[in-house]
Amino acid sequence: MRKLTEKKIVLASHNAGKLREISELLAPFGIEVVSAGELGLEEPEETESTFVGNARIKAHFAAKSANLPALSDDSGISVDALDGEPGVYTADWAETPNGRDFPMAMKKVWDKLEAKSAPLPRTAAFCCTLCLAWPDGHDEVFEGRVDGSLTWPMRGDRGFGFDPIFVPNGKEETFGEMDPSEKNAMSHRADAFAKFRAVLET
Ligand SMILES: O=c1nc[nH]c2c1ncn2[C@H]1C[C@H](O)[C@@H](COP(=O)(O)OP(=O)(O)OP(=O)(O)O)O1
Ligand SMILES: [Mg+2]
Repeated sequence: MRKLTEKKIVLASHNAGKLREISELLAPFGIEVVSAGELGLEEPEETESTFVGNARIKAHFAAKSANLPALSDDSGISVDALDGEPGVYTADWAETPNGRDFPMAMKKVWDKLEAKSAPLPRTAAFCCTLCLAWPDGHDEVFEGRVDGSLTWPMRGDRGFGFDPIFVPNGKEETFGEMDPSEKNAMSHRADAFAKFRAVLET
């Protein structure tokens, strides 16, 4: 595994919630981070059908554009009774002509479960793939997940995306209700980050 020796990286994401969480996870390590948005980088099209594929697209695009190592995050929620949907397409399910509408997307997921009379608990997993890419084309990939179940109606406004309907196993609160530091200690992103830490340690 190639180690990260550079002290500055690009966060190859345009999602404010992810940027906040990843910056907090990186904070103890003394690495300067700059976001793709701050550098004025475009958003590449996510044309792959896997988290790994799209994470690679985003990280390599940013690393080459900024000439710095770049860390991307491709993530989503996979619902068991919907054969893993929306999965890689979680953000797409929220797209409208006027931008993203996650309450609408969450309702669509719940309505599909109701239409199927899916039994309780309605289990699901958040998945996260982190990709660290260098301008020379090398990359390292780290995958994480957190298992839980979906609840309705939505509860909490502290997170982002699908957080208001996801209750991780062993907890009562949704990710949307939890203290952000509690989510960031047990999430799919934290799980992937625990593996990513290996590139930071000498
Ligand atoms: O912790 C999470 N809590 C709630 N929802 C989440 C989380 N993690 C991913 N999600 C959902 C919403 C997000 O929009 C989509 C990922 O889509 P994804 O393409 O990877 O990210 P994105 O387009 O929002 O930002 P970007 O590609 O610039 O990193 O899955
Ligand atoms: Mg995206």
